[in-house]
Formats: sequence, structure tokens, C-alpha cells
Amino acid sequence: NSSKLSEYEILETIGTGSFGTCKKVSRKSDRKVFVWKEVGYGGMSEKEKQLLVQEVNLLRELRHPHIVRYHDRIIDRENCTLYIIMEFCEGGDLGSVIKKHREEKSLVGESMVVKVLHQLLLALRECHKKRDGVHKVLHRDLKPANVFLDSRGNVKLGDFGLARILHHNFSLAQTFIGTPYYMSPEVFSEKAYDEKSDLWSLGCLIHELCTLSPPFTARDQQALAAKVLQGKVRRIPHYYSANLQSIIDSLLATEPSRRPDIATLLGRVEGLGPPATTP
Ligand SMILES: CN(C)CCCNS(=O)(=O)c1cccc(Nc2nc(OCC3CCCCC3)c3[nH]cnc3n2)c1
Repeated sequence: NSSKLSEYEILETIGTGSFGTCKKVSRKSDRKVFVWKEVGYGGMSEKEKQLLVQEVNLLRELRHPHIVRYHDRIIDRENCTLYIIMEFCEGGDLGSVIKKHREEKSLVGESMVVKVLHQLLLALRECHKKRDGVHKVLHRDLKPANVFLDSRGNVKLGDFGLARILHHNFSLAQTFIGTPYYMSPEVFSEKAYDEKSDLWSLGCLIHELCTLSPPFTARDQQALAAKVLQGKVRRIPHYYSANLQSIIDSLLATEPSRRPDIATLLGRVEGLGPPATTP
């Protein structure tokens, strides 16, 4: 029996994403806390609704310690709204962590950076393993606001799938798309997007975690593309190890084929600092 909205109590609105509103809710039966994401499908064509169903089915299949867990969905036909109920991550998002460190002028410790790198590599390996019938599941929207921390400080990759839904240029998504800081050279030059593009975005995210601002910034998309295609990146602070610098350099290789694959990267990361997942 599909669950109903009345089984949940709304605690607070956490924020609004490219898909709609995200709220913190608690299940009345056991007070367990979740988030739900409200996706309005009123303006969608039959085709777009089909895509939405496909994406939610994809979300349901991904079960991994470092991917935010999908729990349930509720369809409210009266308001043409789909509610996707997911695991609540108490630690908030990485964007807020970076903002805090920038304001406090303090660097993120290397062990935390390595933990985020390691756990996101494990999450991306799982995503790339999956196929939704035809093509590979790529994240496409890896950015600090889409990476969450649980109560034990473990990293959880969130909100993908929703990213792909909105890649079919839905109107709402267009209004939310900010500057694509993490867009890879091949995507700017409209070449094929594949796993290596997710690794480029991971490189941007880890670089930002070390420097507290995006590796490539510009006032508009054209200027950003020029910088990304030129491929010059400032080094991370000397506080961090040469190993970490070289892993980031390899992820930010302009030519996708020069970026190592996930297995190679995991070997290099597991060779670094202390064990990653907090038991
Ligand atoms: C320790 N403190 C410093 C941190 C306090 C932190 N607590 S907090 O304020 O409730 C808080 C803040 C941000 C996130 C979360 N947890 C969370 N957020 C999601 O999405 C956020 C949404 C994404 C799109 C854009 C709008 C926001 C999730 N999606 C699936 N699971 C999720 N979990 C909790």
C-alpha cells in the first residue's frame, strides 16, 4: 500500500532546488526523520512524465552507503505533485561546509578532503556500474550543494537522477541553473559526456574543498569556457600533500582520456591517509 502525505509531519523547509522544494519531515509512525522533494509535474508533457517515472525508478535501484537513499514516493494527483522521500543527512551539504571554512578563514583538514574524495569515488563507481537499459547512469550534477554528510560525517552523493530529469531542459530547471563552474572541457566543446566528465567535476569539487573557491571562475559562461579549455589551474595550498595535489591535477586533465579511471584513483587514494568510512 503506497504511503500517503498524511503519514508525515512537515518539520521545516530546508531549501529550494532546481526540481522544487525540499522539506524535512518526520514519519508519524516512528518519528523517523526524512526529507521529501516536491516535484511539480503539472506543466509536463506525457514524454516528460515518462522520463520522470524512469528517473524515480532509477533512484529506487541505487542502494549504496555513499548515495543518498531513496525511501518512497507519493503522487498527489490533485496538485500534480510528486513527493520523493529520501534519507535525511544531518550534517547538511558540502557547500555550507566550504562557506563556513571560508568565513572562518580555516582550511579543511587533509583527512576530511581524502574522505570526501574516497567516498565520492565509491559512489560514482556504483552509479557508473548501473545502466538504465540504454545508457550509463552519469551524475552530471556533482557540486558541493549536491553532496551531503550524515550524522557520522560520512559523505552521501545526492540528487542525481533529478539532475538528469531536469537535463531535458525543463522550464523550472532553467530558472535555477547558475554558472556551471564544474562543466568539463568536453561538455563546453559539446563533445560526448561520459564517466570521465563526472571525474572532472569531482576534481573541481575536491580542488574547491582545498582552496574554498571554484578552480575556474568567470563573469559569464563564454569567459568560463575559455578558462576551462585553457586548463590552467592554481595549485592547492602547500598545507596539503603533493600526493593530493597530483590526484587533483590528474582529475583536471583537459583531455578526458588522460584522466585516470576510478579503479586507478581508488588505488591511489587507498594508498593515502587513514581508513575512510566512519563505522
Ligand atoms: C552541523 N550543522 C552545521 C549542519 C546543520 C545542517 N542541518 S539542516 O539545516 O537541517 C540541513 C541543511 C542542508 C541539508 C540537510 N540535509 C539534507 N538536505 C538535502 O537536500 C537539501 C536541499 C538540496 C537542494 C537545494 C535545497 C536544499 C537532502 N536530500 C536528501 N537528503 C538530504 N539531506 C540538512
